[in-house]
Amino acid sequence: MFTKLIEKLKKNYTTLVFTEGADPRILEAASRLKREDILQPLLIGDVQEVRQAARAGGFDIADIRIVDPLHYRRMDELVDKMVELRKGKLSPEECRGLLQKGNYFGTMLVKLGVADCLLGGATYSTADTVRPALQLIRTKPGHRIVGSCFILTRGSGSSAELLAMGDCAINIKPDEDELAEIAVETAECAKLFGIDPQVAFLSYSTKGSGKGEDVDKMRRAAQTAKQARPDLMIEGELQFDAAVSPEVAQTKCKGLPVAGHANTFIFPDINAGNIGYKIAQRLGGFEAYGPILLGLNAPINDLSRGCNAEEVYYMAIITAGLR
Ligand SMILES: CC(C)(COP(=O)(O)OP(=O)(O)OC[C@H]1O[C@@H](n2cnc3c(N)ncnc32)[C@H](O)[C@@H]1OP(=O)(O)O)[C@@H](O)C(=O)NCCC(=O)NCCS
Ligand SMILES: CC(=O)OP(=O)(O)O
Repeated sequence: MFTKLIEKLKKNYTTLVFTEGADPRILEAASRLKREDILQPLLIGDVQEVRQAARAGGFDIADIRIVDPLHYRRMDELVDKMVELRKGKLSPEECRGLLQKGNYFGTMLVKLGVADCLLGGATYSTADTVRPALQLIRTKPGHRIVGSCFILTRGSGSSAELLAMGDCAINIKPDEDELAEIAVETAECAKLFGIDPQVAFLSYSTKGSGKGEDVDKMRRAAQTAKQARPDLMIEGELQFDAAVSPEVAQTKCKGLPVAGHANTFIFPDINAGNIGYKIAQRLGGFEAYGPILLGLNAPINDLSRGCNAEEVYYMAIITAGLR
């Protein structure tokens, strides 16, 4: 799954900012990425603290740049640019205060082109990782919102199972139009990982078997997505069993092409999505890569705070490789 992305990266010289430079998982991944010549990590943090953490973990970071926001020579430039971007919402003093922190500082390094992309969230919460990007980088032209998806894999080689799930991390209660956009973006992201997307809008109801406003929302969101992208295989609303089990689909909604074969799942809200992907990851034996941010105007991604060094390594490759 990662071979092509790694090949592409080795031909470019991509600088990726890690906002939590002293975290041992970040240091392990960064030293491996540098050693394998995949990308150029840039670690944010206090230089002594980062070096000490690297020594303690036995990670070679000799050729990796460390930048401390408290001693950054272009700080005034960052402050001016951030004030301009926040359009009267923050004073210069407030911007300078926020820029002492790795999340805002790293995001501004991407905005100014000092770095190409960013990965954070090993210790910052998703909200604290994503908020600077929403405020300073904003959505891509033509997009209403920034959403997210996870790519899940189980097994290896030709028998590997690949799934996509959205939005498990950003939009708390997306409306119909937002769900339709999340679905289209998740399907496009799935394709980049070799998934032929069969999209199911999930619910507690299958094609009208249950009633309620969330059922109506998922049915209408599926219709909107189908209208927007008739080329994609989309169905909804479906219960999870009807989405993945051909036998159940036969009983509950016979004759729908996606039902029983779905591999791209759109959840009604973040409760369902976040719980759902973590069940697949922790009990279902899937590796989970994400949240991969969708519709953001620069490659910035978040990690789960429960991540390990290998997940950081692969998320860095995804972040740099999908730009
Ligand atoms: C993503 C999230 C942090 C944004 O909300 P917030 O911090 O309250 O930020 P605000 O609502 O103040 O929005 C900040 C800016 O981002 C914009 N924004 C918020 N959500 C956005 C989205 N999904 N897409 C695009 N822009 C968005 C707002 O319009 C606002 O712009 P402005 O300040 O220029 O007016 C919030 O939706 C959230 O907490 N989501 C859940 C994260 C989480 O806990 N996930 C579970 C673990 S993965
Ligand atoms: C994606 C996610 O759930 O992040 P965290 O585990 O950091 O809350």
